[in-house]
This record gives sequence, structure tokens and C-alpha cells, in this order.
Amino acid sequence: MPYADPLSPQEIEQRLADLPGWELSDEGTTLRRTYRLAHLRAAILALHIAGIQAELDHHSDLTLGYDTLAVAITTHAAGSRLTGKDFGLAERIAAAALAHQAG
Ligand SMILES: C[C@H](O)[C@H](O)[C@H]1CNC2=NC(N)=NC(=O)C2=N1
Repeated sequence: MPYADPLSPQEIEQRLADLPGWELSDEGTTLRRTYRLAHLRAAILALHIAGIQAELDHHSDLTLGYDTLAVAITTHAAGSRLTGKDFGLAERIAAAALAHQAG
């Protein structure tokens, strides 16, 4: 049984509409958003995200910058395509970022 099934382009557009500030990259195979916040606060948000990912057993690539935290999500087990798991994780990250007042 696959880890999760890839979403259709229509499903991706519908779910993306509920994630303001997030965009598709890599030919529609990856969800991305860069949050801007002070370095230490970005690191704390990354720690919060790591906890969510452990809970969901689904993981983003996080890049901590000087005053940014960049998030990239795809489902490796689906051949690096977008699945419902990616959007579920992105929705949880968006809620966490709001709580951390990340812009
Ligand atoms: C065994 C475990 O469920 C898998 O390795 C999971 C963990 N987290 C994952 N995260 C992501 N983004 N893609 C995966 O394919 C994936 N696989």
C-alpha cells in the first residue's frame, strides 16, 4: 500500500487556496513558504515544527537563515509528488507560524 496517493492538479489548487502565502515549486511537486522572523525565534518555530512532524510522521525540509525559516514539503514515498499528507503538514505549520507571529 502506498504511503499516500498523489493529488490531482485540481485537488492541489483547491487545497493551496486554503494556504495563503504558500506556493508550488519544482513543477508542482513541492509546497513552499518562507517565514521571516528573528533568528532565534525562527529556530524556536523550527523546533515546534519538528514536534508536529514527529506527531504526524511526515517531514518537511527546513532551512534556517539569518532571519528566515524556509519550509519545503513533498512526499518522497509518492515519488516526490504532493499528497494529502503534505497539505495536512502545511496546515499545521501555518497554524504554528501564526502562533509564533511569523510573517
Ligand atoms: C517510515 C516513515 O513513515 C517514512 O519514512 C515517512 C516519514 N516521513 C516522510 N516525510 C515525507 N515528506 N515524505 C515521506 O515519504 C516520508 N516518509
